[in-house]
Amino acid sequence: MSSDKEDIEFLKGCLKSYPDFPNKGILFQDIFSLLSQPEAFGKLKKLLVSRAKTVAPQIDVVVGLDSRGFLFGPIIALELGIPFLPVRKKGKLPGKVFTESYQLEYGEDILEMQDGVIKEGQKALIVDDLIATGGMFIEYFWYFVRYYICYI
Ligand SMILES: O=P(O)(O)OC[C@H]1O[C@H](OP(=O)(O)OP(=O)(O)O)[C@H](O)[C@@H]1O
Ligand SMILES: Nc1ncnc2[nH]cnc12
Repeated sequence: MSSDKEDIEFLKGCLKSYPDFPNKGILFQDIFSLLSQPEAFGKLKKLLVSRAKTVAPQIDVVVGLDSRGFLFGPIIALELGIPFLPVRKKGKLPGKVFTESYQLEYGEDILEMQDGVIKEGQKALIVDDLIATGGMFIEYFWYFVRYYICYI
């Protein structure tokens, strides 16, 4: 059986990079090249779930960021037996929502989360596929600190 370190190296090798996509100067890391290989996806799932389990006692919900966070967040939430909650791009969620604008590597956007889906004091594991500038993650980190005081 392979070690976690070996699996991580294997997974890195499955990621395909595309220079200058979608804009000049961006090195685009295509996670779908990894998901298209069942052996790689299986190893990734095992690693993500085992890491999430190490913090499981501290978290109440898994929050996934639109859209690639939706590929991994629900898998983790299901394995931990806790709710999965989406943060979506503007205009996609029904009902009352909280709104937060953010910068990313090649643009800016607005994210929303439904009001009341997280209770004050609950702790969230925030899941996405990758951090580039950190813009997406940082906005939501502060969002949680401000409104819910629930970060790990
Ligand atoms: O660290 P950052 O600079 O914030 O960049 C990373 C974010 O950008 C990508 O999402 P994108 O908004 O391109 O949308 P997608 O997941 O729908 O492709 C990626 O999935 C991360 O969420
Ligand atoms: N370099 C990058 N590769 C893939 N997705 C991204 N989203 C933002 N920056 C990215």
